[in-house]
Amino acid sequence: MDNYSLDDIFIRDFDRKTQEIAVETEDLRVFYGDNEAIHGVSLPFERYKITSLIGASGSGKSTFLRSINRMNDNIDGTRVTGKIMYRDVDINSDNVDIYEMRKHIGMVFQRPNPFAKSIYDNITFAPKRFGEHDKQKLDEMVETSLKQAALWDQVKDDLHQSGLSLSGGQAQRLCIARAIAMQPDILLLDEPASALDPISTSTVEETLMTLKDQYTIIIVTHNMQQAARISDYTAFFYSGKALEYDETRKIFTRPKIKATEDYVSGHFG
Ligand SMILES: Nc1ncnc2c1ncn2[C@@H]1O[C@H](COP(=O)(O)OP(=O)(O)OP(=O)(O)O)[C@@H](O)[C@H]1O
Repeated sequence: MDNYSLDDIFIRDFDRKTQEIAVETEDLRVFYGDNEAIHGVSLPFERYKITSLIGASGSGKSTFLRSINRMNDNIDGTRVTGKIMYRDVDINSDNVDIYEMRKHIGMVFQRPNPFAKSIYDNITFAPKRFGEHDKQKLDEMVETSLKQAALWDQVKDDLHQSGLSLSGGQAQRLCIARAIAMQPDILLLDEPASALDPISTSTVEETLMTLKDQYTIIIVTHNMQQAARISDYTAFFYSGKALEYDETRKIFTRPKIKATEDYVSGHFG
């Protein structure tokens, strides 16, 4: 099973003539010291669609996801080669302003991590750091992003309560609201519902389905039902490679590679 070469990747079979691509990786490789964890992954991410990254533990999903907005730069000894094309710019190059780039490509982590600040301040934190101090604009930003994250109705009467006082599902939607306050193009989510109960999971999923009207979403998930429910495209990761990529319904009904079929049907991983 380890013998797949890059030529085995079925991306080349994929008809992308009509696609508008929001971000795309080309031969992306990630090294932790001497260990190559991602082996030349080339994947397109279509605008206003949800793409799931699935695969067994250790297959490289999170490493790949974190590379897209260069979160791996924060880890000592990590090296990333290859291209990440965003609006005709390779954002993996040295001259890119990483903080500016992350305004366009935001991230939500596995565990809800609101700041120990009010709901209002959680959302306005980054916009203020980027120089927005107009109270009316900040108020509008808070309302819009909380509405988009489907949290507004529950918190609008007390925006000054602590972000830490929210339930897990609410806190994760606050983190989504915080990520979209900067109006990014692309939202990266690393197992955003894995720490949540089924009801909170379903509200987060509904939120993501609504958000794709305005954002391109890339999500790592271990939950096959979740990938099948919410995503338009799915990439199956195996040993640091994107072994198969296609429309989600094809990955789940007619995968081209046996390893994909085994994984989605629960035979390994
Ligand atoms: N900070 C790190 N330092 C060194 N090696 C790492 C680091 N993070 C991940 N790795 C290694 O990179 C490989 C891919 O790990 P990664 O966490 O990306 O996989 P994953 O598919 O997201 O797994 P999981 O589903 O368990 O989160 C693994 O071999 C892992 O041990």
